[in-house]
Amino acid sequence: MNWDDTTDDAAGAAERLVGASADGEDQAVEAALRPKDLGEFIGQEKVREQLDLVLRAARARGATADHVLLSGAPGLGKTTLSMIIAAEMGAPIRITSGPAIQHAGDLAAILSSLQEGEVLFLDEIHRMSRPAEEMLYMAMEDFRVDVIVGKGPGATAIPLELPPFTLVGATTRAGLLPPPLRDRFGFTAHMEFYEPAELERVIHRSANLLDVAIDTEGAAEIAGRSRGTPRIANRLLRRVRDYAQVKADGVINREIAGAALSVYEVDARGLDRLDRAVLEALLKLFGGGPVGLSTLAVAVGEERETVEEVAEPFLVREGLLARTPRGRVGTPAAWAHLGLVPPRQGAGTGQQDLFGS
Ligand SMILES: Nc1ncnc2c1ncn2[C@@H]1O[C@H](COP(=O)(O)OP(=O)(O)OP(=O)(O)O)[C@@H](O)[C@H]1O
Ligand SMILES: [Mg+2]
Repeated sequence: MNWDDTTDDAAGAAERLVGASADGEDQAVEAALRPKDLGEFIGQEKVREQLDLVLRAARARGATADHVLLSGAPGLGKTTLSMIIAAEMGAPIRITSGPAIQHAGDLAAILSSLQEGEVLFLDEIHRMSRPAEEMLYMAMEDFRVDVIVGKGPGATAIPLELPPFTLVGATTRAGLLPPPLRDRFGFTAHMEFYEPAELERVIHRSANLLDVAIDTEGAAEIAGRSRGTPRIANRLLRRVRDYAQVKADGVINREIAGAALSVYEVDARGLDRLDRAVLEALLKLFGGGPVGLSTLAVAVGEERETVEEVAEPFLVREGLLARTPRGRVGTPAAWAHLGLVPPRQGAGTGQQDLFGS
């Protein structure tokens, strides 16, 4: 991986071994690794329990399930859950995405061809066009759309009845959804990052499906580096499997997993080279900050956006870096993670103001 090629943040994020978005290889294997029903879906206890109730109740009434909004970071299982919802309801699923719907007419065509009870999965629902969004309001609430025929003064709206369907919307940015859209979902599931123990279960399950031998400690080692994200866990598992096949007898244990992931420069906490470069610059060159984002970006030879959007969110989430009004600051945990000793207090770094004694 060459970081010089990844100045575009989206591309950079997609190509990273610890990036949360799906790359080509992920897409190819994910279908095989997706849990098929709620019982197989690991973790997210609250969401599972609530969704189970919603679906059971709808089934008992012989009705179509209420519209469901799935919100959460990439790779946490939104697409997987949408397919599970359809499977649990015994309904077919139609898959599309916000960016694929350019015009309201595109949406009208999809809606009018739905069967009764069908699940319509609308991925990246926050990226839908305005007119399509407004058409969706009416479709969700009244199962009706107005199809506009003709142009100008002669244009007429022809109302079209739709069969009841379940809309499953997915978004990584729930905050960007207009309230009228959010309010039309009967149930919103907020997906959280996974605990290491849950990721271990994901890894054991995937290893089983991929016919890979792995022991408990090997799975724990990979889980700890997976950034709370099943997609990353599955991807790291595949890389470790390669290593185990080439360098060992194919069985993954703690030692093999650790060695493999250090070849790929994914450290014990799941930081990759870029993450560590940012932290190292912050601590070693700027004494832990505060330092401005642009200065930090120049110091690591990256674009501002790459540092801000690709590296920082995870560092902030891990409590290694703080964004303050005066700039970026390395936390005590960051010093500890890199095995460095923070400068003495009062050395002019301003850290004592932020972290107290
Ligand atoms: N709870 C889970 N149990 C087991 N595997 C899971 C779970 N959640 C996700 N996965 C696995 O992680 C991978 C990514 O999941 P999925 O595609 O559903 O994520 P997503 O939230 O839709 O991501 P994106 O925002 O990029 O669309 C899939 O291969 C899936 O098998
Ligand atoms: Mg998805």
